[in-house]
Order: sequence, then structure tokens, then C-alpha cells
Amino acid sequence: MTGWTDWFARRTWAEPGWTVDELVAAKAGRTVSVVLPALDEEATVGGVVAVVRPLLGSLVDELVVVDSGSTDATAAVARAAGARVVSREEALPDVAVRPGKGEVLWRALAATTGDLVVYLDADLVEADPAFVPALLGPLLTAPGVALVKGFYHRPLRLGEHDAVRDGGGRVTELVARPALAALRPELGGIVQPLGGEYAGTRELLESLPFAGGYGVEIGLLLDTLDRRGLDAIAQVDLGVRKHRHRSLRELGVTSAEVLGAVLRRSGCLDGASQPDAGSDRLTQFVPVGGHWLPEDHGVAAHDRPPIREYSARR
Ligand SMILES: O=c1ccn([C@@H]2O[C@H](COP(=O)(O)OP(=O)(O)O[C@H]3O[C@H](CO)[C@@H](O)[C@H](O)[C@H]3O)[C@@H](O)[C@H]2O)c(=O)[nH]1
Ligand SMILES: O=C(O)[C@H](O)COP(=O)(O)O
Repeated sequence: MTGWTDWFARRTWAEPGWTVDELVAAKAGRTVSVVLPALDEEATVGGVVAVVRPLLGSLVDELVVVDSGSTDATAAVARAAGARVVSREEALPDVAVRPGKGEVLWRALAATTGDLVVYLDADLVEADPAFVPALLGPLLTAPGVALVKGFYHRPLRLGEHDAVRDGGGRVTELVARPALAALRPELGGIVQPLGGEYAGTRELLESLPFAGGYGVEIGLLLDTLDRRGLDAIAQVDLGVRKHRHRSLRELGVTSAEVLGAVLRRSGCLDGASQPDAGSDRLTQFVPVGGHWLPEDHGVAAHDRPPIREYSARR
């Protein structure tokens, strides 16, 4: 426990108690965009939009679902629930799309205008209306804070009525936190480095590269630390977060993208001069008819440049 204990005491809100009215007053002319990245989330996106929708026109100035190439009814459901829906192509029309979550979060900056941006995953189950106010609290009231991460209990849901308490967050616990402990121990006090519920100033987010895939969250944390220092980062307790779980095999690809983003930022891969450094394939072995067959998966191993620089080059 070195390097972050003082930070933890200063920058962790364990019982966020701001009221919406207090936060609206604290905006002082600043505007807020809430962004939901969504790839085939018709089952849950409507519920997430519905808990943010009542804040539109007061704490929240725009609520946007950025559709990541869904083939289901995600866009229609999100629109019906009250969000503006933008496809990833529409968000930045003259830039060819690359796959991945980081890509849509990066493009979302071009499709929105808020001074503060709140990201929420669209696969949240029983999303909590308190998430957005709590994530905005430190940004609106604590000078110097530029990035706010949520933390929470994460049940591992095994069925509709069955869950392992705090059994979720497998990539977080087995890959992300150990990698940070080894390579950037200052970030060891961040409870949920991979959580998809966080908020930042546009000024910060537009100045940072975005890892293209699931490495985006850990990349933003590392880059904020390196450019702004630990005190620019805060965290708030959001209670409980439930989401759709992916299979162990899918989480292997997530882990590869998270690890790649860390290594590119740690001098282990030459990320600075080669933004695409690192392997973009992961082979997994699957048992088929008594044999183990290799299965090849694509891994997003690149960073998008800070969107501010990108716009300037065009
Ligand atoms: O190409 C993609 C992939 C995902 N998503 C959306 O991103 C959100 C999170 O994706 P998900 O596949 O549910 O992520 P997890 O496997 O749960 O991964 C966790 O860990 C990741 C790595 O840090 C974070 O990016 C996630 O937010 C966090 O929930 C969901 O709304 C997805 O629809 C996209 O929009 N495009
Ligand atoms: O953040 C993580 O570690 C991944 O989203 C996996 O989460 P899960 O173990 O709750 O599915």
C-alpha cells in the first residue's frame, strides 16, 4: 500500500451525497453529455436510457447512444426510450471505422458537445439513476479533478436468481489490477480500473489517445496519470453494478486488449513510435470431437490519436 494511500483519502467519495439540485447549481454554465456505447444491446439499452432521461434538460444536456454496428433493434429501442442515436459512421463520417469499444467512445467525442462527458455501458442490468449524478459530483465540485471512475459491488450472475457476491470483474481482478500493481503501482488505489461508468472533462478526453478496443479504460487512466498526475483522477462509490457477463473465451480477447494497452504505455511495446505495436491476434484452443482445435481471434492492438490532434490534421 504505497504511493496511493493519501490520494485514496483525498479523492475517493465513499458516500456521494450531492443532490441533483446542488449539482445543477454547480454546473455554472458547463454542459454535460451522457454517452452509451452499444453493440447489440436491445435487451438492456432502453433501461439505461430510461434512468438518465429524467435528468435531460437539468443536469444532463444531451443523451446519446453511439451505435457500434448493431444488427438487432438497439437503435430503435434507444430512440423510443428518449436518446439521440448516432451510428459510429455518422459520428465521424470521413474516417473509416475500425472495430471495438474504444473506437465508439472516441467517435462519440465528435458527435457530442458537452464540457463534461459521462460514459455508461449499455449492457447494465437494473441501472441506477444515481450513477450519473455521483459521477459528476467530483468533476463539478472538486477543483483539479478531470476523470472520475465509478466503483461498486460486482455480483457474478449465474442465472436470473443466482449470483456470487463480488464474484464479477474477472478481467479486472486477474489482469488489470495485477498489471497496474506491477507497472504503475500509483494506480493501485483505483477499485474498478476497467469499469465502463466514468466521466471526464472534454478538455482532458480530447487530449488523450484512445485504445481502440477494450483497452480504452485502462489506457485513459494511465495517460491521465502520466499527463495530469494522480490528483486529476477521483472515484465514487456507485453501490452495485450488474451487467451481461461474457464467456471466459470472450474475456480472453478483452484481457489481451487490456494488457496490450498497458504494455504500449509502459515501454514494453514501442507504442509511442508505433501506435499499432503488439499482436493483433489471439489463438485459443477449443475442444471439438475429442481434439483441441486452434481458433484465431482479432485483437484491437492500436490507439486512435487524441481526437483534437486528429481534427487539426484534417
Ligand atoms: O465493439 C464494441 C464492444 C462493446 N461495445 C459496448 O461497450 C459496452 C461494454 O462492453 P462489454 O462487452 O459489455 O464489456 P465487458 O466485457 O463487460 O468489459 C468490461 O471491461 C472492459 C475493459 O475495460 C470495459 O471496456 C467495459 O466497459 C467493461 O464493462 C457495452 O455497452 C457494449 O455494447 C461497443 O459499443 N462496441
Ligand atoms: O471488468 C471485467 O473484469 C469484465 O467486465 C468481466 O466482468 P465479469 O467477470 O463481471 O463478467
